[in-house]
Amino acid sequence: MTRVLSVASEAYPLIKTGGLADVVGALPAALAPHGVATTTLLPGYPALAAVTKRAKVVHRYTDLFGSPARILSAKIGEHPLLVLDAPALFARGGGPYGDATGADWDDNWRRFAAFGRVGADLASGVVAGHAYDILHAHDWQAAMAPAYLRWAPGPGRPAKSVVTVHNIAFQGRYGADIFSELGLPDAAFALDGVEYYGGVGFLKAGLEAADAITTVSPTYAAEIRRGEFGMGLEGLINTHAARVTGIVNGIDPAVWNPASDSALHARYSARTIARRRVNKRAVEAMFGLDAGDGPIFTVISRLTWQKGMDVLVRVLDDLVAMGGRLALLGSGDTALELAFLAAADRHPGRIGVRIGYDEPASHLLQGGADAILIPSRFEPCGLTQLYGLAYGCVPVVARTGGLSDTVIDANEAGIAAGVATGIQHDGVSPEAVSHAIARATALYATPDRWATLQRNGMRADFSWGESGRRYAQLYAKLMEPS
Ligand SMILES: Nc1ncnc2c1ncn2[C@@H]1O[C@H](COP(=O)(O)OP(=O)(O)O[C@H]2O[C@H](CO)[C@@H](O)[C@H](O)[C@H]2O)[C@@H](O)[C@H]1O
Repeated sequence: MTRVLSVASEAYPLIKTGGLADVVGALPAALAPHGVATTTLLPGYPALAAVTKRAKVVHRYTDLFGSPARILSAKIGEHPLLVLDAPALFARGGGPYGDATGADWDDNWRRFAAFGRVGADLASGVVAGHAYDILHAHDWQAAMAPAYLRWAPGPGRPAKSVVTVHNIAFQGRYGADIFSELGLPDAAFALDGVEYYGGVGFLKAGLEAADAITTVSPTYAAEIRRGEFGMGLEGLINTHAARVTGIVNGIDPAVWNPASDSALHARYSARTIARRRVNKRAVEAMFGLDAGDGPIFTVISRLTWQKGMDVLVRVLDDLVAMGGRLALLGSGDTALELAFLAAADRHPGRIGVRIGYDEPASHLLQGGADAILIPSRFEPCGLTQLYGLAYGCVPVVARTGGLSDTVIDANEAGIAAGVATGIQHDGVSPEAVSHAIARATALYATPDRWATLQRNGMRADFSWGESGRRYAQLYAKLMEPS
């Protein structure tokens, strides 16, 4: 049995702001069939209070970055969970990274350095009864764990380390002045250490320190070697290319399955797709859309530049002119929120917008809308297209990152071969997005072709099976005696 400590700042269903949580939440069950026992380490946000109420204390710190802290042992589903209970750092309102207005906490460097320190302690024998073969850190918030493991480990045998990049755009960059407070030896402030463009880079440090680097699709693994996608880390990724692999995300069938999803008004399978109509009516009601048989497009997304939302908002008049309707659920940049709300005002009954975060509504949209629009400028993997495929909500996506790896375009060849599952467009211009919407609308008007797209997507395998196996293989390779 391989023992893995999965260190992350989010995990569904306990705390979620995006796709990271879905993946971290799904990994323990995805890895178990491959002989991997996963323990997840999360920060002790208020949202975790319910699961830690009767938790056992496994370790106490009198002074962790200036205040007392404890490590608590609990469960996430059936799997072991450790929680860093450090009230001075994590017991506060707002979100995991910022206050209720969305502004980042000033002490995020301290919060996530402390979190990394604890991950490294657990992975190098500081806590009696806890031993791990692999420390698996997700994104910049956890990336200091492998850095501490490398440059300031505990007394025991250090675990091997993996860093998974879910989004290289978020890096945890701070001024050089924090270095002296991190508790690392001076030698770690180096080109192949935590130093990054004169300051400190948490993700950069983790990538330098880790024994292996993964990202969440093969195409994104190749893209981040280029300046356009690497966001300053392309040099490092190229230098370490031999240690970088892309493993596509799966979806958790216990959470995303249209045959058993309690958020749907009607449950269905590939054989009973017509039942989606009931959900479509519910989407119309929820979003104030006119009833009708034309296509309903949906967006379930952070409203940001990454997701191409500034471009999408410019083609909404076209979408309506083509006979489409839009049901959008999302939140993000204020200017984009306002622009979508203005579009809804211009097109009552045709465009419905809900600003906010609503997990059940996201399920209903996948089960009732006809197509999901994902015009991302970059997309490390993307999960909403996978949910769309599983739910017969046809993805209309930019050809980038994981979107190009998981959707098969309905061009003539794809249709003739009977393999098409969605629509891809090149680049994220208004013309490209509008053209893709036009292609979707035309296909929708040919019910046989549309139903084939839906069925192909629903029958495709996006379970964790193969990806779970690949993570397990990676761990096994790292544990081979060198
Ligand atoms: N308003 C809302 N209400 C309810 N649910 C909402 C919502 N807005 C978004 N969601 C949900 O949040 C998740 C978003 O996941 P994505 O993979 O699309 O993107 P994200 O950019 O967060 O993740 C990053 O990490 C993941 C995981 O590796 C990569 O797939 C991705 O490419 C990368 O950018 C989905 O579960 C979606 O349903």
